[in-house]
Amino acid sequence: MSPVVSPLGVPNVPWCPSHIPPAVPNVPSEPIVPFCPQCPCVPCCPLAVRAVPNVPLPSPVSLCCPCCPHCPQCPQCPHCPRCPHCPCAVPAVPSVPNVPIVPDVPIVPSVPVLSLLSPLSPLSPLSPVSLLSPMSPVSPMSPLSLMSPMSPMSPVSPMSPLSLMSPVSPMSPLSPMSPVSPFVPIVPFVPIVPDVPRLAHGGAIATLIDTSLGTLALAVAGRVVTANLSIDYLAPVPLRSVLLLEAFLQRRQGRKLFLGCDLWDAEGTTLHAKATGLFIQQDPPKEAARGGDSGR
Ligand SMILES: CCCCC/C=C\C/C=C\C/C=C\C/C=C\CCCC(=O)SCCNC(=O)CCNC(=O)[C@H](O)C(C)(C)COP(=O)(O)OP(=O)(O)OC[C@H]1O[C@@H](n2cnc3c(N)ncnc32)[C@H](O)[C@@H]1OP(=O)(O)O
Repeated sequence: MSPVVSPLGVPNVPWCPSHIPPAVPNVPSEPIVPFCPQCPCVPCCPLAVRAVPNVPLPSPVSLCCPCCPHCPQCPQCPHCPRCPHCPCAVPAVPSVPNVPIVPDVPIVPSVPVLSLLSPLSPLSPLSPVSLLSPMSPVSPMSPLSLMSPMSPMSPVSPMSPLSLMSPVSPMSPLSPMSPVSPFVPIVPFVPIVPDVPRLAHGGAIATLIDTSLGTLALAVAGRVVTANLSIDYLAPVPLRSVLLLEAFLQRRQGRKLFLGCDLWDAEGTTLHAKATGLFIQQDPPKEAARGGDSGR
């Protein structure tokens, strides 16, 4: 697998959700372990190996997921939301019941998302969001092309760039016809409200939700903008939490996409937030008339 490079040309270093990246550049705090991009599971951090062809696995290895030849199982890992085979899989997250579905619209599978919330730097209100792409060749899910930037620049950059890596597969999620893979945004949040440094800021959570729903909407319908976002904050999110966000398409009506999501803790026991969003598919003639290039 070729290295992922951010728009700045800096190689991205994805990190394991169990390892907090260094708060200060050049001062390592904990080991950075690369994800296994082949596996639909979140990798098991202490034993995770880079999914590079011809790189031998450590031995002995028990596989976390039979779909994946690269991801070894770690009994300590609670973060395996997707894999039906993994003994450390979290319980299935309930979806919203009684949601009317437009029958002729293909429904995209739920998208579990793990997010790392960590206080990286007081200077960095928004570090880049990283979307990791499992690319299991056996998985019915298609490869997701949103790759993970975590450049050495990012923890202290107040306006870090966002990376959307281009797909190499014709089944790219950027194609409206393709299904959606699970993806993993890593969102380092910092305490931007000094008096409540231990809780993730609601606006940052809203960004995470908007981005996740927006990514799902984008995968379904191409370029979209958020028209409405409604969030119920049900339980505070501690910084450094690892969260599970399950996003789902509720229905589609013309250019309108109604989406929802549930934001859980990693174990799926605490529901931190519920949200719904309305995303509008871009109308090219209207956008041209506005003279703008809005939307994602
Ligand atoms: C910061 C961190 C980000 C990290 C990202 C990092 C990596 C991710 C990489 C890739 C991910 C990519 C994407 C996902 C990321 C983010 C997603 C966030 C997207 C945004 O954050 S984007 C900015 C905020 N967003 C706006 O800036 C919108 C401003 N706004 C407008 O641009 C227009 O307002 C528009 C286009 C919405 C509509 O305008 P229009 O002229 O095209 O369409 P029109 O008005 O005809 O509406 C058509 C039908 O929608 C209904 N409708 C419209 N609005 C409604 C509302 N509010 N409530 C209820 N219904 C509504 C109408 O009632 C009608 O319904 P009907 O057809 O049934 O009559």
